[in-house]
Amino acid sequence: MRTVPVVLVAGHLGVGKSSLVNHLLRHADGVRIGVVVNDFGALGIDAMLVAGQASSVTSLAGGCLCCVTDADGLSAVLADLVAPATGLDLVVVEASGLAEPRELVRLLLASPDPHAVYGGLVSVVDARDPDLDHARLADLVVVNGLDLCPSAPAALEAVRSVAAGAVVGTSHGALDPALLVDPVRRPQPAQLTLDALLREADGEHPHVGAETVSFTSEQPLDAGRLAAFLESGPRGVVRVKGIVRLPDGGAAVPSEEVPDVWEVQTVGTAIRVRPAPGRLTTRGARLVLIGTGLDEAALCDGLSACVVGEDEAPPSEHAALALTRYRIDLATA
Ligand SMILES: Nc1nc2c(ncn2[C@@H]2O[C@H](COP(=O)(O)OP(=O)(O)OP(=O)(O)O)[C@@H](O)[C@H]2O)c(=O)[nH]1
Repeated sequence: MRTVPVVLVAGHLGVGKSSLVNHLLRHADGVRIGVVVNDFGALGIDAMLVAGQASSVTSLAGGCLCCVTDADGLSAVLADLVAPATGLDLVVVEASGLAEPRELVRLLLASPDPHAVYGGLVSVVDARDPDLDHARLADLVVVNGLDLCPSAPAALEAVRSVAAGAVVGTSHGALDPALLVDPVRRPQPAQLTLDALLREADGEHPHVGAETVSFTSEQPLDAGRLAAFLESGPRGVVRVKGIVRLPDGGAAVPSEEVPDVWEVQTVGTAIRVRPAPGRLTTRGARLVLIGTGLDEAALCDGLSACVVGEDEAPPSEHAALALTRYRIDLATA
């Protein structure tokens, strides 16, 4: 079944959430994004509607999402957006500046829709005065307003020192959408599309470009070491995706329940795995890490340390659980 990741964008009033969502819509590059906003506020909802011509925007009016919306209310809105007929690739829920991120995550996780899968919490914080509590909670922290900040490196370092998830700096919310979702190639109309035009008009903003590092192994990876690597939130990495073979001994007897090859996807420290679809296989691992300021050598060293050595003792019966406990059905590409 096709499932759609639902990403929550939270942060204090005026910190740049709408700017970020607008930027995502303008640079969607074929990705169909649905947006749930708390209120049709002053900034940019028209731009959202125009830029996101293939997307839907739904408003939950009347104050703070986490206070006025019970799980049922949010579920109904999400159900409309993630229904297969909409063809959306990603849903972004933009909370009002008053919303409490913990409560919102709880609401999203309580949503029983089989087509929706929780895609992580993106906390936008002010580079000049970052809310470190918000940074601690998030899967991805966007440190926005770098252009206004006297020392951007110091601001980023302060956030990195407490954040469990990935940290990316931006001005005007210019986050590369590839950090949240894969680009989707759809047939292009002959004329320049509206979002392409807007993208050109948007050229003055500094953009944070996504970088990638690829890692392959011909040997399986140890589930415990790989889980620890992913849980540690490697520096600069926002997303990880790929397939991994766990050693045969990952389950005492390999079975359908515990297959050898797993698909892995993360956003920040939100990890999701599922048995890899049959067409995807590997003798060891094929992983792509996406982020900014990536240290390729350090990341590849970290992953190489997860490779099971030839003379290593077989893992215990329950070793695979370190990774497979993150099992959930992922969006099909
Ligand atoms: N200079 C500068 N201005 C910014 C930046 N990000 C946002 N702004 C401006 O700050 C104001 C608030 O930005 P929004 O994106 O509306 O912030 P928000 O978090 O959505 O605000 P609420 O919806 O009220 O919580 C707008 O005027 C933006 O243009 C930035 O990085 N640098």
